Amino acid sequence: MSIESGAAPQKTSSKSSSFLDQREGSRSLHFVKYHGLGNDFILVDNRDSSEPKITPEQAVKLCDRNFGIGADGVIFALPGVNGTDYTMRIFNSDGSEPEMCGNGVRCFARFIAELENLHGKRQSFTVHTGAGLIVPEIQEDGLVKVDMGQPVLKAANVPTKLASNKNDAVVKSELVVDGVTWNVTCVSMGNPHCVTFGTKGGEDLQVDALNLAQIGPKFEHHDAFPARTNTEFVQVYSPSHLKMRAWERGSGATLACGTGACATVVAAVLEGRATRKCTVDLPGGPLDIEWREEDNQVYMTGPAEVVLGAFVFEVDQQERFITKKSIVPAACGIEDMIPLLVLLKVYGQLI
Ligand SMILES: N[C@@H](CCC[C@H](N)C(=O)O)C(=O)O
Repeated sequence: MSIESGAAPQKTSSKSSSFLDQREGSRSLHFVKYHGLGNDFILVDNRDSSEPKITPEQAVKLCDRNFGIGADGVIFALPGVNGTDYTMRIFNSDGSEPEMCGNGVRCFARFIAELENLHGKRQSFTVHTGAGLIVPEIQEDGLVKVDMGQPVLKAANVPTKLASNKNDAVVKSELVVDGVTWNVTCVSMGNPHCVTFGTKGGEDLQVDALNLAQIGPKFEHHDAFPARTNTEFVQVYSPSHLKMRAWERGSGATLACGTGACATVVAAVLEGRATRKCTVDLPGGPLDIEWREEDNQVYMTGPAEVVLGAFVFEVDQQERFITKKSIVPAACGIEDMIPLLVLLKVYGQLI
């Protein structure tokens, strides 16, 4: 199944019984784990097939932080379509498939640069996603700047059932969640976001004080959002400096959300709270976001790193995982570490 530009991709059906690569008589999955400000992903080299190598159900198991590898999602690097260099697809840790992932696409760019040995060569790619064309570029300083496309504000396309109140958009509208009235602005960056700076008539948000696990799911599953929603809770430090915590659709509270940071700046501009160029502080670190007036495009700049502590696993006779060896290259400094190819070698019982 391939995804069409602008359309929310559907869940992939379970086609093969195991995600394990059975070539050469062994059963293995090659992947690398990356993170963007602590928003972590298992990246799968899927360039030889337009079908993800693992199913959503298998992704749920791999993302489990106690019984699996642990991640906020699984990202697949697939062949490009319609003239693009690559296609990116992602499964959230609950197995649902979002249209886009901001931190994920920065990790994707670093992953592709390693796979294709592009050091010192062209490091900008066209990537087909469920949100349309996305263009990440690895800068000389190692940060990844991404052209995230244009925000979608039309209520029906976010999608939200809330009535539009500013042109076609929903800006600082009332949303009752669990008996409390919040002011929300709805923005799609390909995926849906509900951004709030606080409750009606309430104090400015102190985002550290929020119990995200308690309030987040109530926004995510609110009737106003037919495709569920990501929610960003935002505190304004200054017109160019915001602080945000996200409850993500399908992944819960994460340390960072790239599309959420973009939606936050768009909402802050629409509500007259911020300038078009902001730093957004997330629990995992800052992202620089610009919503350009000239072309209406949103640009996001931030890091993407390989997760340290990668291992080769095998399963012993009692079906227990044993660490075969660490493959952290001894000669490298942590900052210079090349991405690691992690070989997970297990029996089919895991998945
Ligand atoms: N963490 C991501 C967003 C991932 C998708 C999201 N959970 C959804 O379902 O829309 C980001 O950095 O943008």
